[in-house]
Amino acid sequence: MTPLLELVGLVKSFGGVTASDGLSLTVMPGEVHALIGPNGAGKTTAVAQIAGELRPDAGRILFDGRDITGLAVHRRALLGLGRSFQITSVLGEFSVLDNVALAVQAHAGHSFRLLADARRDRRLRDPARAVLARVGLAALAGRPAATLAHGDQRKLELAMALAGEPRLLLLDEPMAGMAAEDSDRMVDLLRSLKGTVAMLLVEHDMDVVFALADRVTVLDGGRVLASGAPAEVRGDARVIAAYLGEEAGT
Ligand SMILES: Nc1ncnc2c1ncn2[C@@H]1O[C@H](COP(=O)(O)OP(=O)(O)OP(=O)(O)O)[C@@H](O)[C@H]1O
Repeated sequence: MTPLLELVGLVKSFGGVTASDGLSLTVMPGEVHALIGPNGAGKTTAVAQIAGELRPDAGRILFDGRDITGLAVHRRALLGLGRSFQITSVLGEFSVLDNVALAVQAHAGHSFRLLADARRDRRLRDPARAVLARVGLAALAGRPAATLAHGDQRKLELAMALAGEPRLLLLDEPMAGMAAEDSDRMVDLLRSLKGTVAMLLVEHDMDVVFALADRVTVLDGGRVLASGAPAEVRGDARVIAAYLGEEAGT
């Protein structure tokens, strides 16, 4: 099977710091792949290169077999790479439904983008309602986005990413800043999406990682230290020494 995402020898340096040091990994279609590692391991830098926000110094990024290394962010999004949790993209004074309809429109074809009115057109609003139902926000569709509680805001951001019907969702610490209850709900929500969309998940909370991931890759110093099924990685002596520490040994 062709990997959905393949990183081949990515190198990215900032001055004297090599944040990606020959990084190679694959995400298979439908897979939930967690990227973990200590602070400064290069997780965010990897995600930024995949999303197209940072250009690698060397190496290649393949999406469904196609080389996207030099492709602009929005072109990657149109191919099916979805990035969530960019709070700036939510328009607070617009309704929850309007925001998702605009996200559907942003991912639609060119002429549709120009001609349709996201605040009226059913071709945008019907799929937007379907996405809101998927994330459990249907009841709040008419509310101005700014009035949502924090946990619901994060669900809205996820809905906006899903509106583009991505094949791969990039999730950089989706539970960051959430209260325990909201975090649990988000884990449930992400679990409910398993199988419908592949995910590359950067997450510090090991309970979350082991609850969701099909495969775990451990980064250290911009390189892959270990990669495999959660149970394998949890038991890997190098991983325990470098990162998981006592938590994995208990
Ligand atoms: N824009 C930048 N300029 C200079 N150095 C950077 C930049 N971005 C990242 N770095 C450095 O690259 C290394 C990797 O950083 P990165 O943020 O990718 O790690 P991370 O694994 O996501 O860490 P954390 O878990 O703390 O978020 C670090 O040493 C960091 O200081």
